[in-house]
Amino acid sequence: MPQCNGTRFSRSELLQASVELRHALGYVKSMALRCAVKLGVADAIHRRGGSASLEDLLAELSLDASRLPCLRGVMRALAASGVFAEGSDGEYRLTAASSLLVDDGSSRGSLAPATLLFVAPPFVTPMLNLAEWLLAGADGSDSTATTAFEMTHGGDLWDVLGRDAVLSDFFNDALASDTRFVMDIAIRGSAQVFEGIASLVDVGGATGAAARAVAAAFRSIKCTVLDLPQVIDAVAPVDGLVDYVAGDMMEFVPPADAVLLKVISKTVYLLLAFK
Ligand SMILES: C[S@@+](CC[C@H](N)C(=O)[O-])C[C@H]1O[C@@H](n2cnc3c(N)ncnc32)[C@H](O)[C@@H]1O
Repeated sequence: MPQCNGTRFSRSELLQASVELRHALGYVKSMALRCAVKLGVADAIHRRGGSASLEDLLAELSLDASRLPCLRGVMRALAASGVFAEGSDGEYRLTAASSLLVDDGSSRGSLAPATLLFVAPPFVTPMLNLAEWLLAGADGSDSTATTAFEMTHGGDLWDVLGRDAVLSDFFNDALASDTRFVMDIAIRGSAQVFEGIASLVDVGGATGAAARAVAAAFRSIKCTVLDLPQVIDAVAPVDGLVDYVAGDMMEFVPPADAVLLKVISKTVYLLLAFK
């Protein structure tokens, strides 16, 4: 029986374990998803009335017939992960997941922009550089970058967004699409969460889209958005629906009955942009 550091593993255990290492291919799923969202596959299936063959998709998406085998691979990868459903008739249908990618003009909108953000090259590339960043300094190379994101882009997320207006619009559109979706669910589906609250602060609220949705739905709740001064200066609308406060959440959070933290994930920030 093979042995490692005194632990014995059976051959069947090792065979099963080798399957775990196929996680190295995990990016195929996310890149297939990126491809389908960029092509607008969910919208194409929606336009065809809810189901489409590969030939239908080629026509809807104006793709060359020679691309059919690759499109089949993309759709099968996504059907295997539940993004689309593949019928025995060879037709692909929407699942709950891909229904969220359809832009049917409703107020909830599509989650396509938010989905594309997570797989956008400026955010994927630092992940490819994680090992190099961890090694930086130890091997004599530059060790001043505080994150892999900074090593890749020469600045943190906010620096990069500040100097790239196209990326900044893409980033803001993505977060706005996420906010539309989440707040629609939160306000229509869980309105009781807001009962008894007289004030709410949206910490790291950027444009305040989430706080504005709460303020519009519950006029009795006084909503405040806290974000960094450069963000508040650039984005704060002056219509009075919510208050905007410029500051650092690590130093001060305006007092309120409830705190809303949306897409403020330390783990992601640690990996991408922050110390
Ligand atoms: C990923 S965005 C999320 C924005 C918004 N909550 C949303 O979901 O659309 C994170 C926000 O946190 C803000 N932020 C980062 N560090 C902060 C700090 N120390 N104090 C206040 N805001 C901060 C950023 O400026 C940015 O607007």
